[in-house]
Amino acid sequence: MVIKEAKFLMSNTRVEQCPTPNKPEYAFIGRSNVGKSSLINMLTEQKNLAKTSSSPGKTQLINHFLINDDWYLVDLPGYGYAKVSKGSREEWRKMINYYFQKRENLTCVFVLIDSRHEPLKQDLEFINHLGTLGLPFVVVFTKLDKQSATKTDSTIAAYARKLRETWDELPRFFQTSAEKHIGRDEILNFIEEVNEQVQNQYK
Ligand SMILES: Nc1nc2c(ncn2[C@@H]2O[C@H](COP(=O)(O)OP(=O)(O)OP(=O)(O)O)[C@@H](O)[C@H]2O)c(=O)[nH]1
Ligand SMILES: [Mg+2]
Repeated sequence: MVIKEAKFLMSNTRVEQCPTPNKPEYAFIGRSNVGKSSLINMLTEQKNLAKTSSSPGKTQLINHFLINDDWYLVDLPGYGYAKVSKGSREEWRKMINYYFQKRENLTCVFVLIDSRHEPLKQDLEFINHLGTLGLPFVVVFTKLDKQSATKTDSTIAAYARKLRETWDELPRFFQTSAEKHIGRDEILNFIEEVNEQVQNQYK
């Protein structure tokens, strides 16, 4: 898919204030600092469309971007940042669960995982939670440029092993580096395919 236009629309905390749900929507989520906003910039080939930061907790709201006037890309705040208070964590959980349950045009969730780390309890729990909700999702391994291909392969194999303990079928996996522009075509082609599959619902 070619991205002809990518524009920021709005930031919200509530689904009711999000843009009209008349287009397929793809949401990016994962631990703080995993590279969600950077991946959105890489996919759209824009430097600062989504705000990034080297310190975790940068993205705090539900951020909507409109791509090619045809589908929404959503940057969500991350989870798992140690310095966040219990109250804020609970707010995050409520906001995200409400968004997952109420956002009728949410077509696929992209769960981002840092490819440098062995499976983390929090990430596995989050993936299992999505599976339980019955939301379509895929897993995106980020920051491939930070280590060897062998290390990436071993992280991915470890996640596959862990997920097979709970699920018969594995979700689709993508490998990416925002820095080295790895995985862009694969993700955009996937979105294009899904857009075609769901287009009848939006006529
Ligand atoms: N080397 C490398 N660094 C990356 C990559 N993706 C993101 N980063 C860096 O990781 C840090 C966090 O990136 P963000 O895109 O802001 O992460 P985020 O997941 O949106 O973080 P929050 O909004 O805080 O949840 C930044 O310093 C990025 O430059 C990558 O593919 N390779
Ligand atoms: Mg962010």
